[in-house]
Amino acid sequence: TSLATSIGGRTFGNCMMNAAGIRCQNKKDLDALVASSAGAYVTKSATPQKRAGNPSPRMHTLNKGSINSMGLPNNGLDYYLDYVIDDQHKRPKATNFLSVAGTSLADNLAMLHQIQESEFNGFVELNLSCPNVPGKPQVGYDFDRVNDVLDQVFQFYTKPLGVKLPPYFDLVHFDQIAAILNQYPLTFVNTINSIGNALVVDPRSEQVVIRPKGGFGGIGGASVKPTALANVRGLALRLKPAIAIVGTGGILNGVDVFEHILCGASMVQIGTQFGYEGTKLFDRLSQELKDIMNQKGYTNIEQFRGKLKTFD
Ligand SMILES: O=C(O)c1[nH]c(=O)[nH]c(=O)c1Cl
Repeated sequence: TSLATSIGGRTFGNCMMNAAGIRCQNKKDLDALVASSAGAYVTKSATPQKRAGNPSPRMHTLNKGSINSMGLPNNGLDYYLDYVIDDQHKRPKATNFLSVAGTSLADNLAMLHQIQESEFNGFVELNLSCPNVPGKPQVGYDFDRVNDVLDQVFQFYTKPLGVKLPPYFDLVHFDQIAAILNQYPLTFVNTINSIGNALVVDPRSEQVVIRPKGGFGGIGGASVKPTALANVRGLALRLKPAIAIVGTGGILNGVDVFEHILCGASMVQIGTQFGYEGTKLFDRLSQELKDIMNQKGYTNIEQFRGKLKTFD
């Protein structure tokens, strides 16, 4: 039973990896991912310079979930570019993901120029969906801006690139974003990011649970799976086959991985649950997914990827 997958002509031995932002901010975290059974890693979304992020408490654990308003704390692009290039020298056959999240178009273009000129040959994940930078809207909810960003990026960027999108909640929005994305030579689309600007209240203390933005933050974990599956499926049905889908959101167990793949995902990313369980999560999920595949008679994921049935 193989859990291998391929995206943009690159093969991954395992179709599971971390989601950007979780246990991937520093070398120690990334080394642990390299040593794990994950098929790849993605680095914490980078800004041009190191950022402290929002004041704490900025992340809170929920029953099988999380709310966060980290505010893009990261060590700056140079730190992550150095890490992935060093790793590339050590493991030239591996493909990994470098996430970038500029807080302006100029920052995104500057970072992508630097990456284009560098010897990095992995995948860039352009994060258009951080919900937690005060005063900054999520680019992914402004379709004209998405079009403008991609138009400018693909004037010069020739290496494999994907975008990380926020969840959409309207089928017409799936139509609209897919119509834009299909115009560009994207390698993948990663859906979903956290469900932005939710609010969690502690009835005992009668207070919100995180400090930034009066308690508003992005939700992850089990409760977002139906929205995540809808976005994976909605985009899989609309995007040209050359654009692979990375499915993120609500994965706690092997069955959740199976469902994401059934909806069309070629790779899945785990955030909240990976945060709680650490890298042994990938061993557990791999075993659980293999058990499901064996029960159903599948030997590889292509046999069921995107094959979700409807009633008609
Ligand atoms: O607050 C964050 O750092 C953050 N938090 C999220 O839930 N998604 C993101 O893309 C980012 Cl960049």
